[in-house]
Amino acid sequence: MRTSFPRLDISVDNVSVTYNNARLALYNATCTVEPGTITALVGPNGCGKSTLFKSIMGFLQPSQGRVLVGGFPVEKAQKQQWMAYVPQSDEVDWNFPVSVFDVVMMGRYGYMNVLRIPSQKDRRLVMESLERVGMVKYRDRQIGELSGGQKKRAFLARALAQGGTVLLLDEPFTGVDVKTEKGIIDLLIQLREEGHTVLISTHDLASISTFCDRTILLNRTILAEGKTEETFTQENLELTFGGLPILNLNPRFIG
Ligand SMILES: Nc1ncnc2c1ncn2[C@@H]1O[C@H](COP(=O)(O)OP(=O)(O)OP(=O)(O)O)[C@@H](O)[C@H]1O
Repeated sequence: MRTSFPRLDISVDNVSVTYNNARLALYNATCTVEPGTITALVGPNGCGKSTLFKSIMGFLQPSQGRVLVGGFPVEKAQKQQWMAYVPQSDEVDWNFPVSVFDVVMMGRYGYMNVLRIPSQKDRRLVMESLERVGMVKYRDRQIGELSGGQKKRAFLARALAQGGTVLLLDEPFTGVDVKTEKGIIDLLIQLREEGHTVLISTHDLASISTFCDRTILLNRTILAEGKTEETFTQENLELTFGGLPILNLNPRFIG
């Protein structure tokens, strides 16, 4: 499965999203995720990170603007299975009676016909994905019976099984221990080397500069974007977090 992937960028052009309660969650957001990079999406709670992810995935229809993946509309990117999404944990129904294996197999649904009968190849790719995230031994567990870190790894395996070139991870480090976080970071670095484009939202500011090539700072709109070392300035972080103390950031990385 460790093949080389075509490099695809994400272009977000002037996107605004208004929810049903008339709340403007995102306005005039413009940014680019460079192909073959790991890009961090950073901002305070409620700043619109998940909304931006859902717009990129085509789960939400922006009230304005457009998103292109590899130069093509999101619908085409979805049909081609170019994009895979690892959702925030609270968006998953953990009581749903499915095993870890079943969840990872869902990543293959886009390649199956309506009967959804897995082929040998589907089964092989699911097992390889489970192996890559160290979850083979949990394959028959009901998803609700996993720890926080195991849940994240199961959904990461689903994204890998899908074989998407573009990976979007919404807070993959929330509720995971240091060792699991390091394992996920190592895997993301490998995926970048294979040509994947990775966009990751995280509140762990301290780790971003260790593996993210680029950073996008968001607070309802894009406030800054660029190489991590150039974007992670005191001024930009104060602008984004509204002057809140940046407690867990390594001072080495504040310009
Ligand atoms: N389905 C919805 N209906 C109405 N408002 C929503 C909905 N989803 C999100 N919002 C609002 O839109 C804004 C952006 O929410 P979003 O979930 O994108 O933020 P976030 O940056 O991902 O937050 P967090 O870091 O807490 O996960 C918030 O003010 C939120 O209350």
